[in-house]
Amino acid sequence: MMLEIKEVTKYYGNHLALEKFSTTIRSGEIVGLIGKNGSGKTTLMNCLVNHIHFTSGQILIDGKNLMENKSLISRFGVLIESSFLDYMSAYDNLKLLLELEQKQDKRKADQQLSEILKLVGLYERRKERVKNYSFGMKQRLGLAQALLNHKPLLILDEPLVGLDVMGRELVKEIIRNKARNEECAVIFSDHNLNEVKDICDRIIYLDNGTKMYDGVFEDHKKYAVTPERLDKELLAHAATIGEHVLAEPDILMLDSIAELNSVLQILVRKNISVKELEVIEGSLIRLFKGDMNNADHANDMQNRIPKTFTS
Ligand SMILES: Nc1ncnc2c1ncn2[C@@H]1O[C@H](COP(=O)(O)OP(=O)(O)OP(=O)(O)O)[C@@H](O)[C@H]1O
Repeated sequence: MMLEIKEVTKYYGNHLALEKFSTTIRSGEIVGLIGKNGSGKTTLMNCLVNHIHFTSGQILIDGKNLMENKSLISRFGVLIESSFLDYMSAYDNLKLLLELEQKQDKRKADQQLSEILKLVGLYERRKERVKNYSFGMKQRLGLAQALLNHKPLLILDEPLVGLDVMGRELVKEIIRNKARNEECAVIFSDHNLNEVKDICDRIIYLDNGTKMYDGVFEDHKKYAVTPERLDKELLAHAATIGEHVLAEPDILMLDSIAELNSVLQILVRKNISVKELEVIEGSLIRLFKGDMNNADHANDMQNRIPKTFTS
């Protein structure tokens, strides 16, 4: 399966929340959508699942226009602001959803529900009313909803929020397995690049509704050394390291700690001091650094408790 998002733009009134967003996601791929509060992550996901109408652009599933074939949305497993009937048990919530989606014989349905509840770690407490669930347990139940019926595309808005370390690791493992073993395409959002970089095949970084980065995670650093002077030996050594080591007439641009060490050894031996040493981080890290306001995020958590409907 292939999801193509082509120049999707969303205005809320005059406010531009998403600007000409394009990307393609394929089966088996895990894409992490990263950005600070208000960068447009939820807006994009809501556009994908038709919770909101986008202003312009196109979304295609295997070449078919989603807006002209809305039944294709049933191929998505979705976690965006989960809703539950909190006077019912977790088991009954999932069962109801399953029944609404497709008829299955009772034994098969029961088997699927048990499997999913075990997977998200709620099996032991499946018969309790959701009312008595903690925030993290509701998050897990929201994920369970998205996992029902083995959908080929998972769209998960902040599935890690509110979970403890074990819970986060469990959800990451579930995402990984879905992609690797079941060929699911997964797009999920989070604020924390460090938290998700290890499970993503690709990172998309949004800022103010604009895609700033779309590619593999790379934290490749470069080291810019400015010696007091550059002599023949240094230049000859630099030439053996690589072609582009001279960034400017007096700056050696080095690709690794090993290269840096080899240059420093010569400098020490020749008693040449270093005027400046700069560590230049990869473009994604540069974009990300300083951008994540965790204080805002913590406050924002208050508004993220999954909705429940009380009897
Ligand atoms: N229903 C709405 N009406 C008007 N503006 C909205 C609406 N929903 C979102 N916005 C605005 O659109 C922008 C993008 O919001 P969105 O919720 O998509 O961001 P986000 O990246 O998901 O943020 P967060 O990390 O806080 O969840 C923000 O400026 C937000 O204020």
